[in-house]
This record gives sequence, structure tokens and C-alpha cells, in this order.
Amino acid sequence: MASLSGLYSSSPSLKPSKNLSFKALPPAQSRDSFSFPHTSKPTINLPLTLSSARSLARDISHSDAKKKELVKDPDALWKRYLDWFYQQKDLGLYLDVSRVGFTDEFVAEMEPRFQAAFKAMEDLEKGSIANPDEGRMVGHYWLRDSTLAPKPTLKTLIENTLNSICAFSDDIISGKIKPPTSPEGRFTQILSVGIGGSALGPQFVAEALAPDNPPLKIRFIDNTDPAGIDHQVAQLGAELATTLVIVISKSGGTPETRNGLLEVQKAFRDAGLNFSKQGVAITQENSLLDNTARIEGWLARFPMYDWVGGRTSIMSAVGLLPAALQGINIREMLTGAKIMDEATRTTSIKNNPAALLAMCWYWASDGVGSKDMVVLPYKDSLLLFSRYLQQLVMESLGKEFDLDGNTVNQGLTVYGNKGSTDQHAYIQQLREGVPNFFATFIEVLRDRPPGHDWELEPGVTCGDYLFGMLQGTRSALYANGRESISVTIEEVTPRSVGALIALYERAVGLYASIVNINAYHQPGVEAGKKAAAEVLALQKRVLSVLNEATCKDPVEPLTLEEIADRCHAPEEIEMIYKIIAHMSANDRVLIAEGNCGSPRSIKVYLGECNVDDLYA
Ligand SMILES: O=P(O)(O)OC[C@H]1O[C@H](O)[C@H](O)[C@@H](O)[C@@H]1O
Repeated sequence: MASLSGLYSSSPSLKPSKNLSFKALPPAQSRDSFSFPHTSKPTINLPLTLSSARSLARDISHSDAKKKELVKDPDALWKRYLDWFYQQKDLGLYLDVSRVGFTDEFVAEMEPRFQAAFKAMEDLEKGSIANPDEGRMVGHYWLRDSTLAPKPTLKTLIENTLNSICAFSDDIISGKIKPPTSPEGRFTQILSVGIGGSALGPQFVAEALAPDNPPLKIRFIDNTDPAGIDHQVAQLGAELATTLVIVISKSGGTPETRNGLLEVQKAFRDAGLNFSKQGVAITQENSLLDNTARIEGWLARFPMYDWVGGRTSIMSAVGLLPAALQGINIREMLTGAKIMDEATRTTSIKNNPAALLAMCWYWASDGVGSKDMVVLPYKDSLLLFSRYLQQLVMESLGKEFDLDGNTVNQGLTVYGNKGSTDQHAYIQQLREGVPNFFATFIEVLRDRPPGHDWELEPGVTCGDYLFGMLQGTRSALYANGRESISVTIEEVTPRSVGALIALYERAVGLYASIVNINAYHQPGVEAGKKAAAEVLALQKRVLSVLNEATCKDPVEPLTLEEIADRCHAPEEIEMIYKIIAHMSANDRVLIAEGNCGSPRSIKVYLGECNVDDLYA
């Protein structure tokens, strides 16, 4: 007999807890410098009638026999570089698309689609219902220029929220607002609890912009992995008493975030601390999280808005509050984004960096995501950019249906870490293996702050090596027919990071328009959430069945088939086996006779009978 312990008695969390603070919601649903010829007056074909994005994409890209013939002649390549070189002087941002092989014919063919996309974007910014499935406006551009908001009330809301974020973070940093058990001290740590768009933006910004010694250091709980949560809490140690816990969830009902909150609240209780005096909520008004925070009297609450999507929420309180608390200049981030927004409103493809990106993505991936986008920032602090872009791009573009209901299975896969590190990992395959990608190099001109550089060999600095690795990889890939885009910024600053975010947000929006999909919903995410909820519901039924059999005299051990039958779920026998194996591995009060590695041999009952549950 294998005695596998731990269930009702030791796992109260499996029973409906009266302590739950909130429950999962049901699934709801200038360019300057060079003079470029301006394109001729566009032909506008509206509405964009795509028989399907997929077939038209093939028409445009595959029909172009020149596609594989990348320009190799150095003079012609230099000319192409100059012809297509984009710079935004105020931002110190440059874009080079010369190593993508699109032709003039392709650009001309794309022109009407882009004009339609620019018009759709203009409407979106004016407050149209750009997310039709969910009946929502899409307003993340208003966050950095509140004068664009379609209603005065929204403008006021945006401005007031920004002011309150700045005031609150000033008060925390200065020690005006103190931790409750440390009247002489001040908050030293932030524990951010959130997932998806409520984590990726703050994580990217922290990694990119937090100073070496920030006023508050930040940690993240972005999963329902108990060991991961324990690790974060353990790392905080005694500093839990001076930790500001920011719980971020637009919907206010995401299970992983709720679990993170409950775990952190337990850690506070165990440490004899009053969570509510250290808790901050960022969520939509009247969400379960908002109500919990209000009722429990948390330290502060900041709003999220219906018209800002999770993956574009980085310039809302979601991204700004944690950033401000780390001493990052959030107004500069907003300024960078605002300048980029202005630059990407231009209706000339060649003068619009977001349109250039979207056009290259379309060319390189045949408009159907046939190639992956490998994002390689050559700067450690931008490590999380590709991870951030993964959600922004893949959750926006990965769609089964287009706006006309056609099945299109669109998407664009994003991955990457950083150069030159990745050169020693997978660049081998990029250079010589399956050519199923295009690269995006993110280059930062400034190696390190002024006055700190030195030559580690005559005439060469450490940063020169990084530069050389980037340029070498770009050349080596191109020589082997691998296309790449290069985005260059002068320095990693709040302004340039804000600009990068805005650049990609706009590129995604334009690309979605040209392939005729809704970039602002995520219907596919619900399927996994629903299935997870069903697994947990089945687990409760399994426990109930086992409890009933355990309460018999004598105890009636059950086979997996018997459990499945009594759960009225014979088709779920595999899942029932997995549930039992998982509980067994976690010291639940579960007794399994037989060999757990041989499912047919197992007979299961509980270590104790819970009469209360029997009649519940
Ligand atoms: O901010 P929340 O409502 O907790 O949502 C967190 C995440 O949940 C889902 O997975 C959505 O697909 C994401 O877009 C969202 O960012």
C-alpha cells in the first residue's frame, strides 16, 4: 500500500473558502535629414474587401518573383539603405528596413490597404468602437495625450489619475506615507501581483529603466505557482513589513492574481502584519478586486479603464505607478510615446515608422505569419522587450477569424532574448538552419553613461564588441538570405522606451487593419481558462465521491473507473488519474493502494471521512 498523505484536513483551500476576497469572474468576454519622395496621392479602396487575408496576402507577396532576390551589390544596397532610412530626430530613433526585400511594386500594391488602415486608426483615436466584439473603444493613445480623448470627462479622468499617481508615489518615496509598523521608516519594496498585461509592461519597464538603487525595489508575482510565490515572499523576509503590495488586474477577477493576493495576504497574517495598510489595487471601478480593496480599506486604489486593453495598459496606472515608485520619470515615458504617436499618424508609409514595420512584417511573413519575428535587443536592460512584445503582437494578431467572419488563423510569432548572448545559443540555426524567421535588431548607440568608458584593448571598448556583434550578425544573416529590420535608439531612457512601446503598439494596430482582423480582443484565451475551471470543478467532484466512499464502514477504496462513473464523467478518467496523482504528490490526505505509476491498479480513498462535507 502506498500511503499518500494530505487532503481535507491539510488542504482547506480545496473547500470553498469563506476568506476569499474575490472570485474568478465567469468568462466574458519628422522625419528630417534626408529628403524622401512622397508617395503619390493614394487610391483609397474602402471598405477593404479581402476575400481572405490569407489568399490576398499570397497574391501580393508570393507572386513577386523578386522576393528571394535580396539586393547584394554594395552600391545598390547603400542606395537602398539611404532611400528607406527613417529617423525621428526628437526621439533619436532610427529605423532601417533596407535588409527586408520588399519591392517598389509591393509597396505600391500595399498603398490602398495602408490608407484604409490609417483611416481606421484615425477613427479609433476619435473614439470609434474599434473593438467590435466587445463593443469597446480603444483609447490607449489618449493616455499620453489626454486632449485626444473623445469626451471631456475622460480627459479629466486621465489627468487626475496621472496626478494622483505622481502625488502618491512622491508621498511613498519621501516617507510621508509610512509603513504601519515602521513609523520612523519608509516603504522599501514593491511586490507587484498581476499577470499578462498586468505584469509584462511593468516588468519590461522595471528591467529597462529602474535605477541601480531605486527608492523602492520591485518584485513580481505573475503566476499561481506556489513555489514561485513562496520564493518572492521569502526573498522579502523581514522587509515584508515595508513592502507595498500592488495588485493589478484590469478585470479584477483573474484567478492567478486572486491566488497571488490570497497567498500574500496569508504571508502578512503569518507575519502579524495588517495587509490592508500596505495594499494598493489597480483595477476597473467596481470590479471584485476594487470592491475588496474598498471594503477592506486598502491604502490606495487606482483606476483601469474599459477602453484600455491589458496588453496596451503600460501607460495607464498599470505601468506608471510601479515605474514612478522606482523613481522612473513617467512623464518622459508619456512624452516619448506621444511624440511617436504623432510620428506614426503620418499617412505616408515611407515617413511612418509603424507603417514601415507593419509593411515589413507583411512582406516577410506573407501577411499570414509564415515567418517568425525574432527580436534581438543588443542591450541587457531591454531583455524583456521581446517578452513584452510577445503578448502585444501575438495576443493582438493571433486570430482565427477576420472581421468579416472568414477563417484566417492569423498571427505573427515573436521570440528572442538579447544579443550578443543569443549568438551563443540559437543564432547558428538562424544563420544556417530553417529560414522560417526574420530578425529585428534593437540597437542602442550609447554604450554606458558618459565618463565611464575605457578601452579594453587599443582603440576598442567593450561596447564596440557589442556593436560589432550586432553588425556582424546582421551582415551574416543577410548574406545567407535572412531578412532583418534594425531599430536604433540613442539611449535607453524613459523617453525612448515610451517611444518604442508606442511604435510597436501602432505597428500592431496597422498590421491588424491590413489583414482585416480585430487586434483588441482575445477570444481564444477564454477556452483555456474555461477548461481550467472545469478541471477544478471535476477535482471537487472527485473529492466528494472519495469522501462518500471513505465514510462507509468499512471504507470502500475506489478504482479510477469507479470514481469516474460516480462522478458521472467516464470520459474524464484520464483527468481523474492526473488529479489524483497531483494531489498524491502534494501530501493531501489521500490513500492510494497499488502502484501510482500503473493507473489500472490504483484504489483510492481518503485518510479521513469528513461527515460535514458528506451532507454539504
Ligand atoms: O488584468 P487582468 O484582467 O487580470 O488580465 C490579465 C490578462 O488576462 C488574460 O489572459 C488576457 O488575455 C490578457 O490580455 C490580460 O492581460
